[in-house]
Amino acid sequence: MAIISIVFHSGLGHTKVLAEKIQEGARSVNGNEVSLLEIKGEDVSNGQWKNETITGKLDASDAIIFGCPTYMGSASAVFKAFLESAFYPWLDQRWKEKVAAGFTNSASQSGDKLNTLVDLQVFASQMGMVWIPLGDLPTNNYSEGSIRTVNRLGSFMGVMAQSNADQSFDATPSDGDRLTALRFGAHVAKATQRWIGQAVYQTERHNEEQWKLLEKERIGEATIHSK
Ligand SMILES: Cc1cc2nc3c(=O)[nH]c(=O)nc-3n(C[C@H](O)[C@H](O)[C@H](O)COP(=O)(O)O)c2cc1C
Repeated sequence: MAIISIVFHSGLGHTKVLAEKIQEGARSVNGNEVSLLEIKGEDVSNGQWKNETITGKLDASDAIIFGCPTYMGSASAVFKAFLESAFYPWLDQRWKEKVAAGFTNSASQSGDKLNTLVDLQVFASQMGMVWIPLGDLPTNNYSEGSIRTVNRLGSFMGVMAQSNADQSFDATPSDGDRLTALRFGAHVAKATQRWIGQAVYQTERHNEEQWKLLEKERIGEATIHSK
């Protein structure tokens, strides 16, 4: 059994949708304990984030998946305060060799989301963690692609999602982004089991058949590939 924590900040709930989908995907892999840990502004005082319950759970995790909205072109300030609180785990290399992965969401198609994922990956590297990238090829750079297909924003480092600024989290991010998050959760869970020596995980390779499957997959009728 792998212990996986999804630690995230979400101002208005859009990024939380992704966190929940990642949790669903990670739980679909046999025998994992998967927790959602929400970083909240109320735990920040004088610019410093503190919540010992959450820190304790992270210390006990095999994998930590980090997620936050992109605000002003980088990780949201509340999440950044949380990242800075990891100075003490950094000092004694407490998170070294845990699996890490990341996701972000913002209103624009680009919105400089890549910068947020870079922030998260650099942070994970400082912590000595092992980063798992997205693993799904982009699908919305072909005529048959759409906002409903997997990795429609063409990200590689982690999940990118886009939420229309005038819609609530019920309506946005898109089905394709939700499906991307779902698949990513399963992917990170399998990679974690492999990393901690509990399973052999032969990662998927994209081929013509796989491509057609991804094009057809829609949220609701989505199946997570068992390979
Ligand atoms: C302070 C602030 C800064 C923002 N900066 C960006 C940005 O740089 N790029 C972008 O595309 N969207 C930006 N947005 C829009 C949010 O990323 C978007 O509304 C997102 O869905 C919020 O996710 P949440 O509901 O989980 O907080 C910003 C929103 C706020 C409140």
